[in-house]
Amino acid sequence: MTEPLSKLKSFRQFAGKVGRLALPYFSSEEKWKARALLAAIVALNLAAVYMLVLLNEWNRGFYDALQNKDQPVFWRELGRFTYLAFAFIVIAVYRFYLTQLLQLRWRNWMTAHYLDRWLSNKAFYQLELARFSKQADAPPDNPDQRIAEDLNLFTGDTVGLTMGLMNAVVTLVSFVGILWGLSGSFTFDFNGGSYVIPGFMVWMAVAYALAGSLLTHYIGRPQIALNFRQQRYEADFRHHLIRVREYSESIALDRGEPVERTQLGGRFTTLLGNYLRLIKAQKRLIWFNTFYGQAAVVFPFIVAAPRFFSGAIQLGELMQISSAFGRVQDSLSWFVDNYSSLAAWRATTDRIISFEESFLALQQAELAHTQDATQSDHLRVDDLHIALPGQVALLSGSGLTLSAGDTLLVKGPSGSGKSTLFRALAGIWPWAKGRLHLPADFDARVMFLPQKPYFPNGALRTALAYPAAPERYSDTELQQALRDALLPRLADVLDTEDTWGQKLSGGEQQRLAIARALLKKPRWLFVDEGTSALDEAAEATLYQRLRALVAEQDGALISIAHSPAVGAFHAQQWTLEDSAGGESRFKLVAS
Ligand SMILES: Nc1ncnc2c1ncn2[C@@H]1O[C@H](COP(=O)(O)OP(=O)(O)OP(=O)(O)O)[C@@H](O)[C@H]1O
Repeated sequence: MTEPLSKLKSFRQFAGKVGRLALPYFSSEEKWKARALLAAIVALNLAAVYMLVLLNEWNRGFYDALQNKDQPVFWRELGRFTYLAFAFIVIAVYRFYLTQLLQLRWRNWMTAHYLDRWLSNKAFYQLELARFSKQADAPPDNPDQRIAEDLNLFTGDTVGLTMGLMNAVVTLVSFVGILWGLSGSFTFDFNGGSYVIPGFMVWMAVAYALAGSLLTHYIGRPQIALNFRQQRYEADFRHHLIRVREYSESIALDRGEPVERTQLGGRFTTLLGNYLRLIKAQKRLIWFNTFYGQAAVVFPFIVAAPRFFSGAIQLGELMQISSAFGRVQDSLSWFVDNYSSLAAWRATTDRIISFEESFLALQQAELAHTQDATQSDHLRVDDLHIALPGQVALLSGSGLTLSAGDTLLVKGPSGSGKSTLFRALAGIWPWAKGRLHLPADFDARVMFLPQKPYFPNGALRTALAYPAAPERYSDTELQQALRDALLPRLADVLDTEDTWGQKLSGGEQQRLAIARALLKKPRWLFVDEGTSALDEAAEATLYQRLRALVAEQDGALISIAHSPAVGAFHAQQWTLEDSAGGESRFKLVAS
């Protein structure tokens, strides 16, 4: 394909994607409010242009009055200016206000939409998994930045730029006629013939703006890529700072400050280096833009001067020509004036598009999933194949069954995929194939206790009840669960707000997670080294309680643990063994 054609095609593809990003809001459940606001903004923008036309006409009367030293007309025109200016001010204020209101509502809608998508179907988790896999089609970095910053920029800039473009077009249409009428024609002799160019000033404005736009694009093009990278470097730097905060204790214990300092310094230097390149690119464009803007002030006078000095036009008309020329040239130069904003908008839009596409590319596990109440009440997995991102076969197995009353231990060397097996059974691991039968009440009555549980910041009762609302449980229930999990001290501080995930010790956090299980009474309980930070006595007491809990609920317990003490609480055992050159690294066998 020839270059212009392929450029046109990629432009059309990009425009199609922008449409798919921008249009849904205007056909959403909020569409009437959105369209009404948009219509009001369009009307105000048109009114603003109309005011400019009136002001342009005013120029003529006013300057002619000055030239003719006609005082009554001078004062009358000043009076007219007052009400024109007042109307202009009212329009400007409401145009600003309603535009902001539309941006705010649009951002609100888009943020809600993206939060829904990010937090559904485990997308937020899978995007991270695949990103760390460093595959070529890895999802975009920093989803937090996409949602918090890019959506704000996209909605703001799309409204701003679209209205700017519309204004430019309407101004152009309004003033081109005026300028055409005022410009007279230009006659010149060439090759023995005499030629006349009608609407000469209009053509001059077109030529001036066209030359400006081409040069701007040529000078400003590097800004698109630089803007894109700048946003990424900023987000990476911020993300690293947050990680230092999150892991402050481990870093302090490792005496890792110098490394962190060097890494942060390195990231910031990269960020600054790119920023400097961006500033230099902008500087080059500003050189040109400022020159272009200044030249535009005198350009119409130079072109119209011969007619003024020959007496063909008066000062009023000259001023009107210059003002109309300014408007036409201004609107034709919309591209020149907005190049940097367009470059930033393009970078933002590309990032949101790649974020959007990453949702579509998310893989669903091919773990054929049956859940039928009429079938017997057990979990069973057959022909299971679990891979790592990048399609490395990790483990395979068949026949793992968990029925009511079972207590099953999964053992195996570190890295053999025990946690990944739990992830696959939980339905969050995308690279799993096979047949999985689940009990009918699995989703409602399952609970996973990880080695490092998550607790939201805030009141202890919220952290304990998570993800359920704390109001669901009485104080007595909450306190009993804490005491049963060997955390009697915390039973008195249910309303204390804190960062529990950081403040509590590793063992206390595991006990708090066990308290959560005792509170919620799951039937199917998965424990992934959930007592690894506890002393033997506490581990034994709590395992007894967990076993009693699932027995009471007529359920089953399945654990991953390295310690033989924990093994004693389980009747069955499956092991992940090295498959010694089989198609996957490990195989799951009953032992
Ligand atoms: N997101 C990921 N991308 C690539 N590899 C991964 C990812 N998550 C886990 N792995 C790899 O999968 C393998 C199995 O990990 P898993 O956590 O399941 O092991 P495990 O048997 O539970 O180990 P341990 O006993 O040490 O907790 C490891 O080699 C790990 O590096």
